[in-house]
Amino acid sequence: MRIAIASDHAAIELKSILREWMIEEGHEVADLGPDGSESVDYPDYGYKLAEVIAEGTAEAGVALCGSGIGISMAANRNPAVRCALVSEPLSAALAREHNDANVIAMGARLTGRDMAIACLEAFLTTEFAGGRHQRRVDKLGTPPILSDRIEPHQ
Ligand SMILES: O=C(CO)[C@H](O)[C@H](O)[C@H](O)COP(=O)(O)O
Repeated sequence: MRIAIASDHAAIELKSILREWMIEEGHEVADLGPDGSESVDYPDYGYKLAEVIAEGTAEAGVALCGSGIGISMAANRNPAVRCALVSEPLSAALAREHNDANVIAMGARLTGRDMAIACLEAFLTTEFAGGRHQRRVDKLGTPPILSDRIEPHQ
């Protein structure tokens, strides 16, 4: 699979670990940076990752920062992205199975190496289930105005 990975300064080390793990697993990985440990701003890298997903250069993305929160918020500003912030493998699998997430986000200051690899593996090996979940994912693509938001339960 073609996968892009990006982080901020807080997740440089985890980015290298996950990049190497994905290469060992046979994936084609584009590291969008940063390359050094200088302080950078997570929105810049979240937007960069989202662009690569939106243009189709990568099929999936990995977004990392200190908590995972900021870079997941940034990536999700792009309508082509469904980024899930996770800290354990069941959520990573459900993000694929139910939400067809195309980007996984994790926090390098909160999630250790082995847990991060377990989350990433679950994310990359779980298929979207489709069916009723497709309808819900489709609705994520077209947010209604607030007054129309709640449809009658079926
Ligand atoms: O977690 C983050 C954003 O949600 C970032 O990676 C940073 O950890 C956070 O913004 C703190 O920044 P700092 O400059 O490393 O103190």
